Amino acid sequence: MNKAKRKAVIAGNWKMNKTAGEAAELISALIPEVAGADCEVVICTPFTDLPVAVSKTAGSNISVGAQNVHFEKSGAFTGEISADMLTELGVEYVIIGHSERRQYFAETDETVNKRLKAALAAGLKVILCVGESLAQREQGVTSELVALQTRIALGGVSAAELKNVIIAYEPIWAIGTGLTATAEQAEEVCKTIREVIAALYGKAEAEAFTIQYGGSMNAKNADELLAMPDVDGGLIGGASLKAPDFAAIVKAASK
Ligand SMILES: O=C[C@H](O)COP(=O)(O)O
Repeated sequence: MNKAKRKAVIAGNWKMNKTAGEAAELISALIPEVAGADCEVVICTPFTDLPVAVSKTAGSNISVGAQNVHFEKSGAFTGEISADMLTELGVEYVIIGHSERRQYFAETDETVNKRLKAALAAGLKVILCVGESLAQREQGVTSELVALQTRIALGGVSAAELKNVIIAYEPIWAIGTGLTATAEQAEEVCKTIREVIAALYGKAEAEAFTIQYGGSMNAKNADELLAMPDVDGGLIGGASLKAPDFAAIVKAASK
């Protein structure tokens, strides 16, 4: 299978932005802009926006995702949201292991793995985030680190379940900084991730597997990043908050 046959996914991660009212406005603007896109389009909204996002996107080509999920089904976990709560709302995707969760909310590779398995068991599709800090890149451990993050996150995940997983490679130093990895840097790490998938699940599974780049992707750099052989899409932060900016990236992925 070559890249042309792989599923390209452009996902917006709104992070902690947009009230429900603002979400409704952004989605209304986005629907006509991305209609007919030749890639999958996902918006990952704050929890409080999910009901409006699901209802507003009904009948469109936009799927809705959450930005985190807890690994227990229910119980005394104040402030947390379970996978069943998301699926009952009609949510299709969830981001797991974003570096901001790892950095600010003490997520570890082990809890990422638990969340990922709980999400898959509930029928959610997962966007698993991996990536190195600037210090780690400068130490020359990027490949090893990303491979390890990937292996631990996917522990206990079957080949059948893997079909519902996407990996987003997000160098932490490129997130929200305006610094983008070069296309070659993005390709190198995405290729490493594909090799890890091949070692764990086989070559055919690896060739079919979607790997996104994330980190200051925008309308200007999307073409070059998405042209790389192992970059199949993007996880977009800042540029997903304006309909024309996000739509331009969706168009780049649809070429
Ligand atoms: O999840 C998205 C990434 O963290 C990228 O964010 P950014 O596009 O604002 O750099």
